[in-house]
Amino acid sequence: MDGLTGLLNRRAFETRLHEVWEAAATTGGEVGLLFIDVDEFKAFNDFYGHQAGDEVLRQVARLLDAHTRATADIAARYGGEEFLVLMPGCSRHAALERAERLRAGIEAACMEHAASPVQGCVTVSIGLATQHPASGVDPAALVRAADEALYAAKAAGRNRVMMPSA
Ligand SMILES: Nc1nc2c(ncn2[C@@H]2O[C@H](COP(=O)(O)OP(=O)(O)OP(=O)(O)O)[C@@H](O)[C@H]2O)c(=O)[nH]1
Repeated sequence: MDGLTGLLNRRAFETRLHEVWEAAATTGGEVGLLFIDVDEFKAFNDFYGHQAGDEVLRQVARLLDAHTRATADIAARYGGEEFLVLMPGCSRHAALERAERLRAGIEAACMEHAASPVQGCVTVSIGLATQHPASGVDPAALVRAADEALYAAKAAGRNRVMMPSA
């Protein structure tokens, strides 16, 4: 477990990812992954201090938890200000809807971030990818694809969800 947020840590997440992957490879299901990164978090820490930054990470974790509790989703802190949500049995369309709800929910919580050039509240950028494990692709490819989509979301201006084109 991650000590700051109470979410799964990276190592526990990798274990769950492999379990989900093997199950989906058997059933033929699709697996979605959200790679989530707090926007302009260095500026937040510089402006409000590291402890206030820790509180933002806890609050983001609570919102992730609230958005995933009712489903089979698995939320984790990947490290620093990066979070992951694994969504077993989730189509591309459904994953996109959930990612957008999550992004909007964090924006609506409006944790003050006066130093953010995005807007006055804490926001997140989200990279989304989905794969069919039965196609033989490696789970690391899913993480890579979501990470690349996250990079694109940052480059496009932050506070948005991006996914690789079909
Ligand atoms: N308070 C706090 N800060 C952390 C923690 N882990 C990482 N950080 C900070 O997170 C910040 C991440 O900064 P960057 O990677 O530059 O990203 P960013 O400022 O969010 O900018 P973009 O991601 O490009 O929007 C750094 O200042 C780290 O010190 C933590 O556990 N607590």
